[in-house]
Amino acid sequence: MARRWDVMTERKAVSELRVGIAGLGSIGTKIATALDQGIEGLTLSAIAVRDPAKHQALVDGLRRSPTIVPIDQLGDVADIVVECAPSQHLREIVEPAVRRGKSAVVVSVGGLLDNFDLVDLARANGGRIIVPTGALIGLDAVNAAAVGTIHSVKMVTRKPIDGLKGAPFIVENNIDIDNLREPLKLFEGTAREAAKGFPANLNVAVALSLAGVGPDRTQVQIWADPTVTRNVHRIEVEADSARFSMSIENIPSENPKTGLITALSVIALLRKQRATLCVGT
Ligand SMILES: NC(=O)C1=CN([C@@H]2O[C@H](COP(=O)(O)OP(=O)(O)OC[C@H]3O[C@@H](n4cnc5c(N)ncnc54)[C@H](O)[C@@H]3O)[C@@H](O)[C@H]2O)C=CC1
Ligand SMILES: O=C([O-])CC(=O)C(=O)O
Repeated sequence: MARRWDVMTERKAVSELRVGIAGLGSIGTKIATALDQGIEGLTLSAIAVRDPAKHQALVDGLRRSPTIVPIDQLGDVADIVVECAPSQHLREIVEPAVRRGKSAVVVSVGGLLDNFDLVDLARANGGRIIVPTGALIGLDAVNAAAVGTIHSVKMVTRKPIDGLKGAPFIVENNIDIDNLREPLKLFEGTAREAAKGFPANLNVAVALSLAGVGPDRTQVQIWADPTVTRNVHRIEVEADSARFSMSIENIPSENPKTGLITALSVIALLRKQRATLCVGT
């Protein structure tokens, strides 16, 4: 008969969830490190990177080396695939995973709007698409309010100039933000429009919309603000159960468009997958 310790070890090995990460940039690197340091019930099994040589030092520093696989094969070797690459790769990463009934954690949330059939594909195959709160705040409350009736959702984003440079809306409209001395309102519209004009800057607006009243009813303002050093997002929700407003001031990561808290949000989400005590919606 197996000793108690053997049984426990065996059970742990059987139930461990394998995690694959697509993209080792500012978000993916931190998630890989956290998984390697230990998250209850989860193992980093695979990564997909554009340039393996660039990430060799990181991989060598991990206690357990993950397999390096092509981006569209993560779903073959992982139970949970974490997408943290540029949004144009979202489909290549998520489709094969959910087709195999796996879970995909998506941070390039804006990219989901043009690929929403992936949700149907996941449903048909027993897969899941999971959107973390990411760089935002309060999606637990928005989820709860959406069980009742939400009347309106508004969001105002203020970012330093470096957090907005290169956004298609700015380039296409030939807006000079480099020489701003005071805040400039760049955009006012729906979350769907914001995601098109600012695909690498406004994932949070889309996450908010999916938690609440959808991308066409979520109102967004975007300001380029030379007076701030953080990515600031404020949301206001009016619902039949509550009225709330919240704001978050994100410290930019090494990628100025991305708040440091984004990776931590994904790590917190991964911790919940097998945690015995889960707090928050
Ligand atoms: N949901 C949220 O709250 C937030 C989402 N984001 C989004 O998360 C995504 C990742 O952001 P960051 O990590 O800051 O970006 P990053 O630019 O630092 O990292 C992206 C990584 O993907 C890699 N990559 C590119 N093509 C690849 C390929 N074909 N195969 C494998 N890897 C590839 C790049 O080499 C890079 O290392 C972006 O789409 C960003 O807009 C960013 C901030 C907040
Ligand atoms: O990090 C942030 O503050 C938000 C962000 O870039 C995004 O939504 O893509």
